[in-house]
Amino acid sequence: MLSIHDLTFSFQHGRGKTAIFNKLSMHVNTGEFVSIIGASGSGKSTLFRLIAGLLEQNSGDIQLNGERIVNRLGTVGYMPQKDLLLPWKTVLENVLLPLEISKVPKQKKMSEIKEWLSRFGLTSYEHAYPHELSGGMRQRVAFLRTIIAGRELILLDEPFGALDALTKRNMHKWLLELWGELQKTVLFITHDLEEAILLSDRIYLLPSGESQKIQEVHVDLPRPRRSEIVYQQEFIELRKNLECLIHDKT
Ligand SMILES: Nc1ncnc2c1ncn2[C@@H]1O[C@H](COP(=O)(O)OP(=O)(O)OP(=O)(O)O)[C@@H](O)[C@H]1O
Repeated sequence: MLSIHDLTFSFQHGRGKTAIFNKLSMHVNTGEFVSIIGASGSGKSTLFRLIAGLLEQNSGDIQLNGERIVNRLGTVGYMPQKDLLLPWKTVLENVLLPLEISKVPKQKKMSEIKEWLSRFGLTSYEHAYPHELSGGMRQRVAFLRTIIAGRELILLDEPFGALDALTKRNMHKWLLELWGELQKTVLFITHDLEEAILLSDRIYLLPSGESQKIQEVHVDLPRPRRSEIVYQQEFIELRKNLECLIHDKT
């Protein structure tokens, strides 16, 4: 689904530049759930903005379904770190935005959207405004809006980073069930190792220095997964290995 080859990117500022990626390569298969972890400032959000077409690489290839798409804007679903819900629009209006932008007649899709709102536990909040929602609800609205856009590849930038532990746990359960049903391909940024292992098929650890290589960890735990899996020996071992990898690198 996504193939990145020898990606090189620097931010230019004045006469200087900050190198972020130097010949970075990675891939995501169709239907996979892949997490990206890495030190703060290692370029996780920048990578998403490159994949989404909001930034242009200096060199290297980003291919979607085997094709190098020059103008990638709008070809992938992207949920940035901040939920970016429009405060003056209701839940329903926020969710309908992708249809408005792509000029799809809303009425045609309304029964489908109502069904989605119900599956996201948002039916009784469809006329509420973002400031009336809890953090977990806002994330669900933003996520639903990303799904409605209808892209096969979805980029989620730390969607649960600001939630308390209990809400986060509920969101994991919810996301695991939903992902099993949706059959979308997900690339997910997180700082939380437990979350990365619980949700993912594979984890990429971004390099934090120019010369270092990206590392890949396979999570061969059976699915469907439940949050209790975090107490199992295999899970604990994986977490230990991941921590060792990170501390060797930083
Ligand atoms: N628009 C920009 N112009 C210049 N430098 C930028 C810009 N955006 C990000 N950077 C720099 O690029 C580097 C990578 O930033 P990025 O936000 O991608 O990191 P991150 O791994 O997502 O960090 P975090 O985990 O803290 O969210 C940082 O040093 C940041 O200061």
